[in-house]
Amino acid sequence: MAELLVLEQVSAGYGRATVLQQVSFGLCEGEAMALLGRNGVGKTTTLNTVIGLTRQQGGRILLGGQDIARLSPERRVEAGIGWVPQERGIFRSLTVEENITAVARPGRWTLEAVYGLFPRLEERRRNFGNQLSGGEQQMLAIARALVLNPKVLLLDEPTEGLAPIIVEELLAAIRWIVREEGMAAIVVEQHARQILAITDRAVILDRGTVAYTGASGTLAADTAVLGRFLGIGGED
Ligand SMILES: Nc1ncnc2c1ncn2[C@@H]1O[C@H](COP(=O)(O)OP(=O)(O)OP(=O)(O)O)[C@@H](O)[C@H]1O
Repeated sequence: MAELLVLEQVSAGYGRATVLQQVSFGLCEGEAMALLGRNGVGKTTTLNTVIGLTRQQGGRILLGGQDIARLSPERRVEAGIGWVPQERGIFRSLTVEENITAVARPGRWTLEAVYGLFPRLEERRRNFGNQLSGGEQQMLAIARALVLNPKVLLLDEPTEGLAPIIVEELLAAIRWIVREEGMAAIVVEQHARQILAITDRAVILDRGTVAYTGASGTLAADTAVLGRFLGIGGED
């Protein structure tokens, strides 16, 4: 399958500080990748670098073969990168439906399709962004990224801080998006085992560098690597 997004020896950080050092990985069309690692190793910085919110200090980022280093974040979204930031980035003074229709572009993911994925959003369609629970806000943030009909979806800790039942609901939706709909995606997630079960490949970062790349199924069975880089044991 064709490589959709490629990071080649990417170094990046904030101001003079370098966080990522020569990070390389590739994502094919229809492929879902888990981006894992302990706190502070650079997972968010990696997604922020792909969308263009850090200072890229070296290397190349190719989307469909084109180097996107000089594009603004807005242009990268136009070029096909759907980004769901950790802080969700929804408009709090717009209704659910307005939040979605304000950014929608033609394609498979329509208002109806995201309501099909998240029926709760349809129930809440006239509520304002600031009236939603954390889980509903996260659903809305994902819906907004989907209706842009991106080529690749970047999800930054979509289940962070949410109740277990909502975590299950969101992971089921992500599973549907990547498995049934074949959306290429990079998912940063603390629930390592659950995300490994629904992704094809995994990359583990350690102190700003790629420490491990492999099939998600292989990593899920590798308790030594899981313990060493993620601090989780066999039962986690
Ligand atoms: N805006 C910023 N300015 C300066 N340094 C930052 C900024 N954001 C993050 N960092 C630093 O970059 C490093 C990597 O942070 P990052 O948020 O990418 O890690 P992470 O793996 O996503 O961790 P977490 O799971 O805690 O979100 C940390 O040392 C952090 O302090």
